[in-house]
Amino acid sequence: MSHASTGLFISFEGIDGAGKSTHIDMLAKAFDAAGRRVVLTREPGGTPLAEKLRTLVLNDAMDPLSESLLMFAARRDHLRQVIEPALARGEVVLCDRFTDATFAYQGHGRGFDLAVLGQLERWVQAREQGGLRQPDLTLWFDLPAAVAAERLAGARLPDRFESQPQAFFERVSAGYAARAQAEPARFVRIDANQPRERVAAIVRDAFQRRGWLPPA
Ligand SMILES: Nc1ncnc2c1ncn2[C@@H]1O[C@H](COP(=O)(O)OP(=O)(O)O)[C@@H](O)[C@H]1O
Ligand SMILES: Cc1cn([C@H]2C[C@H](O)[C@@H](COP(=O)(O)OP(=O)(O)O)O2)c(=O)[nH]c1=O
Repeated sequence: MSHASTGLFISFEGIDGAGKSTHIDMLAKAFDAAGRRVVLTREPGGTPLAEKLRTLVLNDAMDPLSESLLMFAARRDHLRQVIEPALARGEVVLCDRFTDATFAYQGHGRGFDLAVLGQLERWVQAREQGGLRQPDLTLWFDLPAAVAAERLAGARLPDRFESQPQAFFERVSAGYAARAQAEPARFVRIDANQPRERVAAIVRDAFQRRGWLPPA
């Protein structure tokens, strides 16, 4: 099936250090080579307002409700300014994190009320034509928290989430597992505890088998 004229919304999830950034860049090049226009973006962020909110939420201490509201405020702006217009133009949107991250980090990691997050999701992602905007596909890079911590050690300065203890990331991983179990058709779980080239091949295959990238 060809999706050349249909927008594609792909999100990338996993605990910090799981390898998302590494493979988003690879995929962007693959879509570009296939003649698709690609929008590379991230959450929280992706618009001038949402990037300001990102700076606040990643650096200032706050309670989990404030944190969740800021994540969804940033998401609302990002959807309206960037994601929906790009999808309407038939482009490929590659988004480093989306709502599953809020359920995993604020919900499971910080212990915030999942029902409230569900309500925010329904408000923020409601589409004019009805239904909810969700990614067409979510790649979940699953990596044990201890391995992610090893990879990140020395790689970059930790932000407010990256400096959390391992137990926090174990809860975040359980949160991703729960989201994946609830929506198996949207999720692809990738065993990220393998060499880069192996992970890259699995990622590419997920797109080729859907006809979204040409065979190698
Ligand atoms: N398969 C892999 N094996 C070993 N190290 C990796 C692998 N994939 C990525 N890395 C390294 O691990 C670190 C975290 O990767 P990154 O892509 O930044 O993760 P994320 O974007 O999910 O936080 C980087 O230093 C990266 O080079
Ligand atoms: C989108 C999102 C991110 N986060 C957190 C996860 C990350 O620790 C942090 C920033 O994500 P990310 O962009 O992956 O950071 P980096 O580029 O440094 O890898 O924000 C939430 O807690 N909730 C959310 O809804």
